[in-house]
Amino acid sequence: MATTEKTAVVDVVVVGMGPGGESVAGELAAAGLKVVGVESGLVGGECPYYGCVPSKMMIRAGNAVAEGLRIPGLAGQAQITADFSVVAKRIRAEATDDWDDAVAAKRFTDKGGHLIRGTGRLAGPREVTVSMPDGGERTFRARLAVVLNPGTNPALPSDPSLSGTPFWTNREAVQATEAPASLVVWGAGPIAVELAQAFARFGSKVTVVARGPGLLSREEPQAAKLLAEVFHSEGIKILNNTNITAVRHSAGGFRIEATDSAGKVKRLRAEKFLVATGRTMALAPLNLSGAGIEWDGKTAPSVDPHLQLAEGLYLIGDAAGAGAFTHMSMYQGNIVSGHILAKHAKQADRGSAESHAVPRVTFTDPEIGAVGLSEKQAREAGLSIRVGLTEVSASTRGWIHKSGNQGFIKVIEDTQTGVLVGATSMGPHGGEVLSALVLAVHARIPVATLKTMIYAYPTFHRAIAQALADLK
Ligand SMILES: Cc1cc2nc3c(=O)[nH]c(=O)nc-3n(C[C@H](O)[C@H](O)[C@H](O)COP(=O)(O)OP(=O)(O)OC[C@H]3O[C@@H](n4cnc5c(N)ncnc54)[C@H](O)[C@@H]3O)c2cc1C
Ligand SMILES: NC(=O)c1ccc[n+]([C@@H]2O[C@H](COP(=O)([O-])OP(=O)(O)OC[C@H]3O[C@@H](n4cnc5c(N)ncnc54)[C@H](O)[C@@H]3O)[C@@H](O)[C@H]2O)c1
Repeated sequence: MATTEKTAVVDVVVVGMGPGGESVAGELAAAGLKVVGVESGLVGGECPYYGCVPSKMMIRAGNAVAEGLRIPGLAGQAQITADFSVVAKRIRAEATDDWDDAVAAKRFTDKGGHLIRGTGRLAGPREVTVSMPDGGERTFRARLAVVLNPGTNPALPSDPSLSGTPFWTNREAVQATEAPASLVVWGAGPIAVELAQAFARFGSKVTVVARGPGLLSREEPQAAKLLAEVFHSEGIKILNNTNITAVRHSAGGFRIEATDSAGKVKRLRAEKFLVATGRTMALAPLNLSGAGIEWDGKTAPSVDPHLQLAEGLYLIGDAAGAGAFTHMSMYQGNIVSGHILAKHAKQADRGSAESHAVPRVTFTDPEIGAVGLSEKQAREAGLSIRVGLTEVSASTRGWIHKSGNQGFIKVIEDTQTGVLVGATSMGPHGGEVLSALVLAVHARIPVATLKTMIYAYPTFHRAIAQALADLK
């Protein structure tokens, strides 16, 4: 029977239990507030079940295969029989509990939180109505705050029609039990390149179809060019300036028509077809207008430095538009918890959201770590800049590393302030090397000070000193 009850009054309602929402809801419940967490899917959100964690398990496994193939020339001979079923099992057993969130749900309820399964929508700035799976509805009025953390869903191009075909998004790709013999990947963003390389390392014949002139359009052009070279060397085909114009599926698999900007048509066949053409913010079902918030239906609605859409109504995570990364969702969640506890429990505020040093790592091999502005963004922002670049392979550690040593470090200095405003670290462990650069950009450490630092020999991060010496 459908459950419909009169309005319940609580302290805080969190709608969407992604990484940030789960952490806000858990912290506030543990602090003794009466917190309702509303979740329509899995507690924890995209990252642990369909995103970061399973994809990085696939990448870790694929990288182990690639490292094994680098043994000749370094350490003798190796025979490798890559078997995707090992990582597929690991994703089920260790990462996702076979896509069951019982452990995550218990983690929240053990802190005293109340979990309501269903889809939430705003009935007012502090009122949330939940449509429950049994068809019933419940409404909660929050005395202190409502926190929205709805995340995103895969964006599917409407043309050509994909309907009736068993295409993959990231959600199906991470549930694969074997690597397909052949795979067409539509899109050239982080999801596309990470999964393309992971499957290729398990023997899939992969073709990446990029709408633009290359891979990873948001990264430095040097990163996109080098990754394309690595993909070519690993047998991954890339079709640039190309769109997909027809998709058919039959017992023989996918038949895909790809048309380049000159109108030349290529016919591709593939066992599987992964659509990775971006994300749409899951804001529509939230009925923002129910709380008097205007939304254009496309871009992230604006929030104040404490992530508030209106007094006591917060928006965090991918849908807040400051970077679609788990660390951003959690960073914002921490600011929101701090703000709520400062206002209502006399705790110290944790400051407001800063956006000048947002880091990101694309976990291809070589890894691409980046922070702050790219050279293009800095020039477009009208900054007067100097740029320094050094090749990882030319550093002592890169030379010692030999196979798999491709990469570079690029730094961008604002000459007015003498601090770095952006940097990229591509190479072996590029995401780890990035940490020093994130600190420099975040803390606005003068380049003159960075140049006096002692960089351990022979590390990959020592190449940062070379990049700084190259600033011109
Ligand atoms: C393949 C892939 C790989 C990725 N790899 C990385 C990575 O390596 N590093 C990284 O930092 N980021 C990565 N990301 C991005 C990362 O997954 C997201 O940034 C992260 O999940 C944070 O999203 P979020 O907090 O906005 O919410 P989400 O994780 O999207 O969770 C939102 C939750 O809200 C629920 N929900 C939505 N609307 C409602 C509603 N109205 N009522 C109730 N519940 C609702 C959803 O069911 C969902 O559980 C990856 C993403 C993908 C797809
Ligand atoms: N390692 C990481 O941190 C990581 C990994 C994966 C995803 N993510 C996050 O998830 C977000 C989404 O990733 P993504 O790869 O889907 O998005 P994206 O927006 O970065 O890339 C989308 C790609 O699809 C193409 N595209 C978009 N619309 C198209 C259309 N109509 N026709 C043809 N091509 C089209 C774009 O040109 C682009 O190459 C990322 O921006 C990132 O924030 C992070």
